[in-house]
This record gives sequence, structure tokens and C-alpha cells, in this order.
Amino acid sequence: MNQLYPIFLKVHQLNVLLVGGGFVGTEKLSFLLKSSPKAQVTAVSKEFNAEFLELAGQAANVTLIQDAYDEKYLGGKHLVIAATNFPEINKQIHYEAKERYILVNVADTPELCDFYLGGIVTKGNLKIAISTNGKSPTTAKRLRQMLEEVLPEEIDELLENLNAYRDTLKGDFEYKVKAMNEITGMLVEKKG
Ligand SMILES: C[C@@]1(CC(=O)O)C2=NC(=C\c3[nH]c(c(CCC(=O)O)c3CC(=O)O)Cc3[nH]c(c(CC(=O)O)c3CCC(=O)O)/C=C3\N/C(=C\2)[C@@H](CCC(=O)O)[C@]3(C)CC(=O)O)/[C@H]1CCC(=O)O
Ligand SMILES: NC(=O)c1ccc[n+]([C@@H]2O[C@H](COP(=O)([O-])OP(=O)(O)OC[C@H]3O[C@@H](n4cnc5c(N)ncnc54)[C@H](O)[C@@H]3O)[C@@H](O)[C@H]2O)c1
Repeated sequence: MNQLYPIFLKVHQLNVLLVGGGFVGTEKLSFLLKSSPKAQVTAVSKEFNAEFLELAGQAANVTLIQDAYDEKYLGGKHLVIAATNFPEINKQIHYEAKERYILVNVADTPELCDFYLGGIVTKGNLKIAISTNGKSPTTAKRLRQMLEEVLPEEIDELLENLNAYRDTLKGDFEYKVKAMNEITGMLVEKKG
């Protein structure tokens, strides 16, 4: 059983440290920004590859620091993602983050992660996060692609309409719960 508890982070109001601006760092930044274009990210790396620089250059809130990792960069950070090509540096980042109670992900190294990055589907206001418990990231990717394909864009209209309806409801909490459940009931009704 997958015992991970997913949460939906407001990364535009949190400080994320990403260490390593190579191939894996670029992939992590790219998925982070795809889902959260305004994510506040400080990227520290000895070197950045061209793709990383292009991605960061187009982003709203990505700060680049060309330097070797140092624990001082953990100051004021809520989340850390380590993606250098040196396992011992990634381990050091892991331990120094843990000392400060900062949540840490060492890319591609499940045993050094407090959290995993997931496959993420966004359709307007709807967001679905997928994890395979680290068993098969490729399956998370394929499921993400499949859901992106099959979920209609109109699903966002449905959410907006239901939100507008919700705002018109007068009455107490119990009444609102009942009304919202009634109007959305057909979404889960089984065909006879
Ligand atoms: C979902 C996604 C999100 C993201 O990265 O943002 C993600 N990996 C993605 C793709 C992907 N990663 C890898 C491949 C190559 C094929 C392969 O090796 O399987 C592909 C496929 C591809 O690229 O086509 C390599 C890989 N990844 C991990 C290991 C280590 C291991 O398994 O032990 C290795 C081997 C490294 C090596 O041997 O060098 C581990 C992790 N990867 C996770 C997330 C976490 C678990 C998520 C879950 O619970 O399912 C976890 C545990 C930690 C973490 O990194 O957070 C993203 C798809 C995004 C999308 O497309 O939507
Ligand atoms: N199974 C394995 O051994 C294996 C194989 C391949 C990749 N990986 C994983 O891939 C990741 C990195 O691979 P990549 O393909 O992105 O490598 P890469 O060489 O493309 O990028 C590594 C980046 O880290 C930076 N860097 C190196 N030392 C640093 C330091 N001390 N401080 C700051 N930045 C530093 C480099 O400048 C570079 O930008 C790691 O998470 C690693 O665990 C593991």
C-alpha cells in the first residue's frame, strides 16, 4: 500500500532551494514550473546547463547562484531538492536539511527523500497528483499523459459553475452540504 500523504503546496509563497543545475535539476525545475509557474526557487550550482538557464530565464521567481553547495543556502528555505551528480554532496544536503527540519528530496534517491515529486495533471482549477510509491516513475509519467489526454478541458467550466452555484446558496452549512452533494450526485451515479 502507498502510505504517502499528498499535499498541495503554495510554492509561490514558500522558498525552495534546488541544488544542481544539470540534467536532473533541469527536469525537476521544469516539472515544478509547469505546475507552479511562480514558484520561488533559489538554484545553486557550480554550473548550469543551457536548458536550465533558458528555463530559469523565462521564470518569474527563479534566482540563480553559481556556487558550490554550502549549508548557508539552507537559510530561510522550506523545501530542498538536491540534484548534484555527487552522491556524497546530495547526502550532505539531506542531513543538513534534516538538522533544520527542512523537507528534503534527493532526486532519484528514494531513501533520502522526505517527499517525492509526482506526476501532475492540471486542467484549470483541477489538479491531480500521481505517485507509484517510488515503484515506477515511468508509470506515473504515463498515467499523467493519459489523464491529460482523457480529461476534457470543460471540466474546469464544471468547477467554475459549481462554485458560482455554491455562492448562491443561502442557508446553514448542513443545507449547503446537502445541496452540493445533490447537484454533483450524477458524477458518481452508476449506470443501470
Ligand atoms: C513522477 C516524476 C516527477 C518528477 O521528477 O518531477 C518522478 N520521476 C519522473 C520520471 C522518471 N524518473 C526516472 C525515469 C527513468 C526511468 C526509470 O529509471 O524508472 C523517469 C521516466 C522518464 O523520464 O521518462 C529515474 C528515476 N526516478 C527515481 C529513481 C530512483 C529509484 O527508482 O530508485 C530513478 C532511477 C535513477 C537512476 O537509476 O539513475 C525516483 C523517483 N522519481 C520520482 C518522480 C519519485 C517517485 C514518484 C512515484 O512515487 O511514482 C522518486 C522516488 C523520487 C523523486 O525523484 O522525487 C517524473 C515523471 C514526471 C512526469 O512526466 O509527469
Ligand atoms: N544511480 C546513479 O548513480 C545515478 C546515475 C545517474 C544519475 N543519478 C542521479 O542524477 C542526479 C544528477 O545527475 P545529472 O544527470 O543531473 O548530472 P549533471 O552532471 O547533468 O548535473 C549535475 C549538476 O550538479 C552540479 N554540481 C556538482 N557538484 C556540485 C556542488 N558541490 N554544489 C553545487 N552544484 C554542484 C554541477 O555543476 C551540475 O550542474 C543525481 O540526483 C544522481 O543521484 C544517479
